Amino acid sequence: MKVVLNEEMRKIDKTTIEKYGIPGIILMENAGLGVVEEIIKDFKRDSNFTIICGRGNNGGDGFVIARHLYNKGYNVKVFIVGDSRDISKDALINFKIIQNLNINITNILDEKDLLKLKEGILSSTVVIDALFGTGLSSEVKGIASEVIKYMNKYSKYIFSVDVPSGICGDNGQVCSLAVKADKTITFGLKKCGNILYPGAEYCGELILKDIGIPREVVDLMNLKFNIITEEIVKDSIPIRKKDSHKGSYGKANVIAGSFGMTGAAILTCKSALRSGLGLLRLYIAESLNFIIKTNVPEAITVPLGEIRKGVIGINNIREILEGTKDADVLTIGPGCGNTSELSEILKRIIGEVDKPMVIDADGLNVLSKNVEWLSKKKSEIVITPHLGEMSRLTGLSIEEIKRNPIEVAKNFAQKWNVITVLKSARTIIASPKGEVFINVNGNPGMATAGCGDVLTGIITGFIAQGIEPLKAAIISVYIHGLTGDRVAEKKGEYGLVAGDIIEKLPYTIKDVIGR
Ligand SMILES: NC(=O)C1=CN([C@@H]2O[C@H](COP(=O)(O)OP(=O)(O)OC[C@H]3O[C@@H](n4cnc5c(N)ncnc54)[C@H](OP(=O)(O)O)[C@@H]3O)[C@@H](O)[C@H]2O)[C@H](O)CC1
Ligand SMILES: [K+]
Repeated sequence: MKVVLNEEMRKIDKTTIEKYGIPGIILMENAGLGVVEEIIKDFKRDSNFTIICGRGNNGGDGFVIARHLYNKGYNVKVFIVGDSRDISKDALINFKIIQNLNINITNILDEKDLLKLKEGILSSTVVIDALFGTGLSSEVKGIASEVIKYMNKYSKYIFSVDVPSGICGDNGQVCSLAVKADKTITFGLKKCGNILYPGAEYCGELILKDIGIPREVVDLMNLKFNIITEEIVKDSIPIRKKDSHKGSYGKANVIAGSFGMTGAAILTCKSALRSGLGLLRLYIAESLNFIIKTNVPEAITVPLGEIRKGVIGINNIREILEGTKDADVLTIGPGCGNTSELSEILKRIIGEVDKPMVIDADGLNVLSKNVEWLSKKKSEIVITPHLGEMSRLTGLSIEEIKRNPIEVAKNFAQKWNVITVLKSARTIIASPKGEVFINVNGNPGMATAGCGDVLTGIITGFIAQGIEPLKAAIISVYIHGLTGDRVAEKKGEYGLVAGDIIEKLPYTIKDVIGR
């Protein structure tokens, strides 16, 4: 499912109107009808509606909604915010129609008009937020700020039209303040701001309505941003052949764990094995070998000489490089420790290994001091930073990254030619070609130690089976989040631990693939 930026939606609008000849007023009518269709499902005839309209086309949708609710016998009050003399063209047509009908219209020009607005909202069952949509261009200014405050303070229930007013349609950020809707009806395509936090939270329940935009207009746009759906995932996982053997499902080499941090190695290995790969070899300091063997008997361990307790050094690089020759993927980082020894090993691996790689956790912390190494890479690399690791990799603050996660992930992926899995409440996968895949499952219960290691293991497991790294990342993020949601359904978000996801992983994979 494609998602769009404001500008892309405007272009789609323009093409639809100018190239395909569907007048904007028709799109507006369909948009308004789409909202009314949802309203009448939830609210009986004796409901009162306050419809708060801006002067743009979002407001125009509001005028259409007012007209149809009025015609259906609902009690309707319209408030137009700003000078009603400069309403946009299509909105003006609809404004004039409701003026001809016996609909109560009040102008909100300045503070003195706010009392009427408060009375209107307090006497209404539902408030319709048609103030701003994709046209919001900056921090909310003027009397609109007060209107939004009143909506949030006095409304019993809010429907937002297209985008909650005050939310930026491009990135879901709050432009100084925003309407907290119970339900948002968006049109044509979901906006990035509808699905990225905090916008996703402000939308409440999000419903997408078709307003008659021709399919080929969307196809022509060659949109690059996608929501990960089960269909995308199903199509990407190969069906296992009957006449197959362990060797058919790939070999993964993993460099993970160090003294006091064997848990990350165990979780990574377990989740990789649970993802269906054939064979997993863990390269680890020999003093930790026993712990791994007892916890992950299915993993083959390669005990290595240690520089100091639990830490392997560059003296092992020959054996590590040799071992990658028959491997299908090499993963490095979970629980390794942010050490100079890891740095020496990572530099050699990036510069010499020609197999797909996954770099996570301490591998990323080491890399963040030497990002230029990526320009020497010999293979496809998937990196899986959380916000803190991305901050270290890019030099941006976490706040800067959260303000525009898609751009940050996309820019890094294209600049360094790596598949970037930016983990957060909405995990974003960006490819070097500028494609973006946004995951919308998962829950706050997964913000717990080890969940990142589990995701790294799943990605490792799917790449090992021959799935190309970008697809493997997409599948893994989706399945990881879906499994986390299923665990949270049963155990709640507080009690969820990484091991629960590993345990439930096979069931999710079976449900998604069907076997
Ligand atoms: N295909 C579709 O999705 C369709 C969508 N429709 C609806 O149209 C809006 C987009 O309409 P647009 O006119 O481009 O813009 P908005 O109505 O969202 O907002 C413009 C008005 O908001 C004022 N504004 C903008 N920024 C600020 C701010 N920071 N503070 C205060 N006011 C602001 C702006 O005022 P100006 O003085 O800047 O002109 C405008 O008054 C989309 O979201 C859908 O709801 C179509 O109806 C159908 C097709
Ligand atoms: K709105």
